[in-house]
Amino acid sequence: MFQAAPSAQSPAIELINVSRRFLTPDGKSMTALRNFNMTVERGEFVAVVGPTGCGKSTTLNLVTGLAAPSAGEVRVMGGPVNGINEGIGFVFQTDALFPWRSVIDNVAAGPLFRGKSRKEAYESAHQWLTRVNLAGHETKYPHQLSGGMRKRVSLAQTFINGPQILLMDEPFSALDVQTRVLMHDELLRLWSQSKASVVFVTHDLEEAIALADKVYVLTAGPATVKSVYPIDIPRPRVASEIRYEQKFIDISRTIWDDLRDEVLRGASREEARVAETTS
Ligand SMILES: Nc1ncnc2c1ncn2[C@@H]1O[C@H](COP(=O)(O)OP(=O)(O)OP(=O)(O)O)[C@@H](O)[C@H]1O
Repeated sequence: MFQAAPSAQSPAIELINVSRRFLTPDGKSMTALRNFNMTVERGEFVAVVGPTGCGKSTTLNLVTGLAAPSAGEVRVMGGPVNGINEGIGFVFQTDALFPWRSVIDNVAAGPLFRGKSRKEAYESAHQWLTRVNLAGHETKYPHQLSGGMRKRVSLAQTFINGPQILLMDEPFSALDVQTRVLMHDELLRLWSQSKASVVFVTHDLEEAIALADKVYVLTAGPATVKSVYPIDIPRPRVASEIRYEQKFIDISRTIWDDLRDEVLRGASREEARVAETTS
């Protein structure tokens, strides 16, 4: 699974002075991340916010090994990143559900792929579907479910594999606001029962604060870490309620003051780019 960890105390994820450059279609070099440093301790929940297109998803790709750093070092569980890592789970904005498979077949797919017997895989899938309140929906197909239900299938599909690291890229952004808040509580409940270290990328600052132990604010591209805010709100948290607490409102205001400048900078760059391509 993972490379042998030199120390059980090593952080789950470390990005050390990482830069990542891409070649654009016209052959120019484009820097997405520059001198980027991030540490995710074991069992920690880190949220990453920043302007559109600044490089948030690129940080996740570096952790999975889908992208290699152009400079610097990426370490996962104390070792270098080499190829696909079975200890990493993902939840993205779009579901990774097989539309032609029933709900339970979707959830059992991971354990079956990892060599579990059919009996074990389906028993475990049933338990996970019960945990995400989908008992009774096992034989339905994804198109028969609401967006929130599909997302709960995705969470069961991910948590069933006992990920040590969970990478989430705007997983709830396609949901309506009420469903999204319910999913926050669902995620916090599942995560608190796991030992997973989480990196959660989002545009939604309130979502980041409600969920995370630490919020990283990135600069408009090339992304560097502008600030890191520890979120000193006790757990267990009820995401649907804490956003009305004064402490939450104060933290939101402080981080937004910081993030706003980057969002404005990112937006004016995007406007300039659009003007250039349409002139
Ligand atoms: N494979 C690639 N080839 C070329 N450029 C890329 C590639 N992947 C990302 N980029 C560029 O790197 C920059 C950062 O992209 P990335 O997707 O990491 O940003 P993001 O912050 O996740 O974006 P968003 O907020 O829109 O989700 C963007 O300008 C993007 O166009």
